[in-house]
Amino acid sequence: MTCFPFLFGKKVSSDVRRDPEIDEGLSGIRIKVYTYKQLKIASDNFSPANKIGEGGFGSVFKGVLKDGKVAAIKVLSTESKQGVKEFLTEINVISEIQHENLVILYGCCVEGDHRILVYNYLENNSLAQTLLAGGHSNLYFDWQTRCRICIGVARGLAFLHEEVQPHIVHRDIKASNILLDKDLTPKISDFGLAKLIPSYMSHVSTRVAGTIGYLAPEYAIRGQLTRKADIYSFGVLLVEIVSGRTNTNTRLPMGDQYILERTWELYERKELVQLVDISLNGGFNAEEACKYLKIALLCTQDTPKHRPTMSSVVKMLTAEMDVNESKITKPGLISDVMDLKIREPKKKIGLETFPSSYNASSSSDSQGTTISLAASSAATTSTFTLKHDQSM
Ligand SMILES: Nc1ncnc2c1ncn2[C@@H]1O[C@H](COP(=O)(O)OP(=O)(O)OP(=O)(O)O)[C@@H](O)[C@H]1O
Repeated sequence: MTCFPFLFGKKVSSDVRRDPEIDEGLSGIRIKVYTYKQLKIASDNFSPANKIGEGGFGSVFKGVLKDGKVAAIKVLSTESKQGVKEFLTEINVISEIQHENLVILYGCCVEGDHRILVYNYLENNSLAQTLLAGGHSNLYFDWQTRCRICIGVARGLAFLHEEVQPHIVHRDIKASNILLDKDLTPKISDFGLAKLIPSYMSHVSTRVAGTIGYLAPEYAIRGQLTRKADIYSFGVLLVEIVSGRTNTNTRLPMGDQYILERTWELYERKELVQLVDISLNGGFNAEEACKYLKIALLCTQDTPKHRPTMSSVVKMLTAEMDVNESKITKPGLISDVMDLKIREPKKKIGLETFPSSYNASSSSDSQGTTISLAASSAATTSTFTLKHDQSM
């Protein structure tokens, strides 16, 4: 007898183990649900040859789906199948968020312990692997392209912050999360992803030393996560795009290692133009480049409420709004905190040892936030662990 097993209207293969919790969750899912077998076929058994990346959330494989679409298959590294409902609820939310500057989620797979997200594949990798790869890419980013990328990312983030209801704080804006399609249109990836990870698993995103350099001080130290933390990270990214270098480079002389410190120093000396990528060979609009760097300084102000909203940032980048220079003061520098770590390499630093402006107050703990900063001798080897309340 031929058997056609159906799961709440969705056809699934007969070798799928049924799980009532998963079945219930899938009943309300509004995007395509792939079977593990389908994704295994698409990625040629998750072959190393198809592996295109590894992130804090798991491994990413390139694959060709049955309908011919090329996909990026992100296998989440969560071992637990607890929280299936929350997982699927979030997926429903993410799947409905669509914008030209956001990566599209095609579907997911929730089977046994497998949690997999299927995205559209972006041909030109991430900004981290191209513009900031130190010459290891054939792509050339002229000034106009950089402006387009900055504006695109700003629009995508403004959409998440101000148009999606309830608004979404990305939490991890950085060059490796800005993917580029064949025309170099930027697409923000990983939005909403932090919420998919069970709260007991902290997302330690430290493979790249530079990651720490994107963190707003109030988020890094007190776990205060608001849209303003994303805006800080965007500011750092903006400097990276204009300068063509990563935010942290411990191989450079001390004063040059942290790009934001350098930006502030050059701003004070009225020499911001020095920061612009020399590989542009002068092919850029100096006034516009300096304006972009000033916007970056506004975005990275130490006091979150002094940072502009993303819609204002879009307007400033597109010259619909002037940059109010009188509002630019010294940016919040995480490197100030890291200097402390360097001085005390072996000791675990208690929050009370941070500079007074970063002191942890009891209210930060009321958000269910745990911060543990383990020190090492240099930024490249520092471990930085954040455990935040997932409900924000
Ligand atoms: N949709 C996609 N299209 C093409 N490549 C992708 C796609 N999604 C991810 N990648 C590749 O996989 C890599 C790993 O992605 P992932 O988002 O898991 O980690 P990450 O952003 O590099 O780091 P982290 O997890 O610390 O944020 C990316 O840098 C990119 O090269």
